[in-house]
Amino acid sequence: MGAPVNVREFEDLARERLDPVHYDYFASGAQDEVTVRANEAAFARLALLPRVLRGAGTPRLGVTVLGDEASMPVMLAPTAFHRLAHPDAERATARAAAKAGVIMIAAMLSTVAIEEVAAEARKAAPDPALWFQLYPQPDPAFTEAVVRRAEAAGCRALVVTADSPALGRNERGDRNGFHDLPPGVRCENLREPGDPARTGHVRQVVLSPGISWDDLDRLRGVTDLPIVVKGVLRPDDARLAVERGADAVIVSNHGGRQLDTVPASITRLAPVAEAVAGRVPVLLDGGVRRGTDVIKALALGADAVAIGRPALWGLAAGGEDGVTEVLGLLRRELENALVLCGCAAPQETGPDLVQEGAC
Ligand SMILES: Cc1cc2nc3c(=O)[nH]c(=O)nc-3n(C[C@H](O)[C@H](O)[C@H](O)COP(=O)(O)O)c2cc1C
Ligand SMILES: CCCCC(=O)C(=O)O
Repeated sequence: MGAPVNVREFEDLARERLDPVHYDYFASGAQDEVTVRANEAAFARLALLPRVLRGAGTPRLGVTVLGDEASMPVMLAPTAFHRLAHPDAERATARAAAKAGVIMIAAMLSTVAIEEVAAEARKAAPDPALWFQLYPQPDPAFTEAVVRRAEAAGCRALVVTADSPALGRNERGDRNGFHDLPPGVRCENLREPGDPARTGHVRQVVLSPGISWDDLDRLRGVTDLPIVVKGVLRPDDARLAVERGADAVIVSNHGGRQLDTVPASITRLAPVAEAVAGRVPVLLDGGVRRGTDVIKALALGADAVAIGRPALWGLAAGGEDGVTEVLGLLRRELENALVLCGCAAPQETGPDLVQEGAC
């Protein structure tokens, strides 16, 4: 195969290169994977209604989210275990994101310590925008220690994953017997505090059924970083998040990996954006594979989108260069979609650009 010309072809290349068990881990979702398919299919069901003769010129793609300037409204969603995709792991992803000027949400379940992820990002750009995703742990002291590490590493927002009071039922993983990381691959952010030599124990992550809005209040007491609530699908929860002091929300169903048969995330964006009413930024992830998907999300109220699997396909296909290429593809596609819609910038999109159900 020649060089991939779109994200789907990057997935094909990644599938060829990856251990099939690890490919399944990245690609799969919960149970029947209804929501995994729905996330992409729902974008295809939205038609674009371009404006003509607007003289908009070459679009500018830059956005500012929570004070971080990004070169485009596409960021990297947090995804676990990059070492399974490529030996350079999160180091490569971080360099590619920083070089591209996009915001990376580093996962708590990273196979490279957050300090090193940040150091690699800084090698690629002087002031990289790095956020940190957190699964609050039942042990508040340990949670606080992880937050302190993220702060000290220079992370500029804390993304709390709210859709995971338990792990979704992943049948591909069960079939493959994929329950442990291979020898030598560890969640480096889960080491016991006070283990600077990194020789000691690594904790198991706990996805706690007790997680509640109180955890958000507790985090607010622990850090001054902006707090982003990830995994919101309902307007009532979005309103609560804002009332509880969230600084942004991410409309997300975890890429269809948690509760199967929840709606495609793009179908929940407009109701959530309406409830938030501009009080905080609204982000979206799930099924974004094309520049046209990005513009649809912007039009329906997102300040930016995040990609999960596409970056993993790039990483698996070509390490740092692969992630760079995936980001470049999406950038070119978004620029093309904006100019063809008659928009000079992401901020010029609105719901009039999108028509439901006609293609
Ligand atoms: C392999 C994989 C691992 C993930 N790990 C995490 C994680 O550790 N924390 C988290 O909040 N979300 C995680 N997610 C969900 C992503 O942040 C994001 O919501 C989802 O991938 C977006 O959908 P997309 O893959 O269709 O772009 C993961 C997703 C994938 C595919
Ligand atoms: C305990 C592993 C959770 C990682 C994750 O969030 C995912 O694979 O979707």
